[in-house]
Order: sequence, then structure tokens, then C-alpha cells
Amino acid sequence: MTSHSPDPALLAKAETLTEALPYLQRYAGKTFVVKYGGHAMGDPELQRDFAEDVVLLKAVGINPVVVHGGGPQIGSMLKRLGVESQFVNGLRVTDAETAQVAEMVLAGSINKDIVGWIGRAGGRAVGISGKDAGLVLAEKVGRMDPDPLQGIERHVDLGFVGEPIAVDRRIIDTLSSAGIIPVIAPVGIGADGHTYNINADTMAGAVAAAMGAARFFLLTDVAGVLDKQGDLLTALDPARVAELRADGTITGGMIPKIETCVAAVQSGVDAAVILDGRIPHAMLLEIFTRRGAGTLVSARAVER
Ligand SMILES: Nc1ncnc2c1ncn2[C@@H]1O[C@H](COP(=O)(O)OP(=O)(O)O)[C@@H](O)[C@H]1O
Ligand SMILES: CC(=O)N[C@@H](CCC(=O)OP(=O)(O)O)C(=O)O
Repeated sequence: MTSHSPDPALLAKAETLTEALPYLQRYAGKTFVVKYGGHAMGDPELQRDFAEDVVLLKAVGINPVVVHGGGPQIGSMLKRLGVESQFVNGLRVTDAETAQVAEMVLAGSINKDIVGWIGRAGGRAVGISGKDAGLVLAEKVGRMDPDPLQGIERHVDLGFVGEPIAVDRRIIDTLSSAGIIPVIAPVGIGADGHTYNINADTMAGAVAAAMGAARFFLLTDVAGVLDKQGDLLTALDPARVAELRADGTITGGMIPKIETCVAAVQSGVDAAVILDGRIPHAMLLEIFTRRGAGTLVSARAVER
């Protein structure tokens, strides 16, 4: 090989970087909210990749804000403690004991794990929950009709399940402007002083709306929203989402996820993307290359 014909593998790397250039220019200074689902936290390698992606975003001038879940991890802890738990339309029925366990797992072990991974990837993160600095004021979710497939009695009281009714973004701004990546556990406090367990998708959507995020990513353990045949739906708008809810294509944990995406794009977030967290660096591929992955939800249908 002469000095005029560089190694093709090296050239490909340079091309990847130049392909990223317009995206780097477009997104510098913008806020990206990333919801990191409990199912996407599978193995340590994926957790390391995720942390590297978040640190890279910060390094190129984007402000990432991480909101995490931990449903499966709460489930394992409840099982160890011999506490039963039920879901209604993707939300965990939460009595006082379950609320305590949820807070311990979410704001305790998972939150600090993620902070640790980001630190190891060379970033600086601070882990908080919706209770810190009055970030999220929560209100009890009303009684709900369960999914008919779950065969649970109608009009269930979900207990200490909350939804965000106000987000005070100042703590996020303070951390972000100090070069720190905020990592947020989905727990909030009510005006009644109770601690509320908040679905992590819902929490992330409220944060994305309050931040006027340019992009909102939800990392999970499926390729995105699938149709009845199991094929990936690459782009959806609110009208199509309503059809898929009505005909039973979207069920269980995908309900809060997709409803959050719709609410986010209707309240000013440019686009929300449901991504497969099992794919290494799924987020970087979505942001910096022309090969978008997952399901993109936007106010108006787009070609992908
Ligand atoms: N139409 C659909 N397309 C994709 N997944 C769906 C659909 N309907 C229901 N689901 C379920 O939603 C799950 C994702 O939600 P969830 O388990 O709560 O993830 P996470 O823990 O990442 O928030 C999928 O694993 C799948 O079982
Ligand atoms: C009310 C409610 O359902 N809260 C969720 C909070 C965690 C969560 O949403 O985690 P994932 O994103 O990993 O599913 C729960 O208790 O499981």
C-alpha cells in the first residue's frame, strides 16, 4: 500500500465522522432527554456502551438528561421480599410497601449504578429523583380501567402511582450548565407529602416537555413499535397511534411509552424515538448517521 491509498477501514472511520458533521452542527447546545428502560439495562457491556454514548453527547456540546426506569429490578426485589405486584395498563399497582421498595431500587441502586457507569466513561453525573430541589410535583393517578386482557376487576385504584403535574427544571439547568449530566429516578412528591411511584416513560416525557427537548429517546428491549405481524413501524403520528391503541396492536408496557411520545411531540418536543437498547450504541446510530433505527413519533407523519 502506498501513502496515497489509506487503509479502507481507516477511511470508513473518517467518513463516519464527516457523516456526523451536519448532525453535530444541528444539535450543539440542544437538550436531549434519554429514557433508559429497566429492560434495556440487561448486561454490563450494554450499560457501558450506553454510558459512553451519553458522555459522547455531552462532549460534543449536546446536553443529555437521563431519566431511568427499573421495572424488572423492582419486580425482582419485591419477589425476594415476597410481595405480589400487578400491572394495569402498564402501571404497577403500588401500595405503601411497594412505594418504599420502588424508591429504594430506583433512587438507590439503579440511579447510582448509572452515575457510576457515566463516571467510568469519563463523564460527570449527579443522580437525583423527582423529589430533589422540587423537580417533579406529582399527583395521584385516578382509578383506571384495566386492560381487558389482564382480566382484573374494573376501576382499579393504583395506590401511590403518581403523574407529574409540574416540573421545575432549574436543578437540571444548574447541573447541565456546570458540565454535569443529570440522572433522574422516576419518583415524585405530592402536595400531600406522599412519595409517588411514577412510570419512567411518563416521567421522562414530562421532563422532555419541560426542557423543550430537541430529541427524546426511549431505550427498551424491542425494536420499536411492532405491527400485528411483528414488523417494525418506523414512523408514526398521533392519529396512527390512536388507531393502533384502538385495535389492540399496542398493549402493556408499550402503552405508557407511546402515550408519552405523543404527549411530548404535542407539547413541543421535535421528535420522540423508541429505540432498541439491546443494539450496542443504538442512540449514536440514530443521532449521527443517516440510518435511523426504531420508531420515530412526530406531530406529522414523516418518511423514514
Ligand atoms: N405493538 C407493540 N410493539 C412493541 N412492543 C409492544 C407492543 N405492544 C406491547 N408491547 C410490549 O411492550 C414492551 C415494552 O415495554 P416495557 O416492558 O415497559 O419496557 P421498558 O422496561 O423498557 O419501559 C415490549 O417488550 C412488549 O412486550
Ligand atoms: C407506576 C409504575 O409502573 N412505575 C414503574 C417505575 C419504573 C419503570 O417505569 O421502569 P421501566 O421503564 O423499566 O418499565 C414500576 O413500578 O415499575
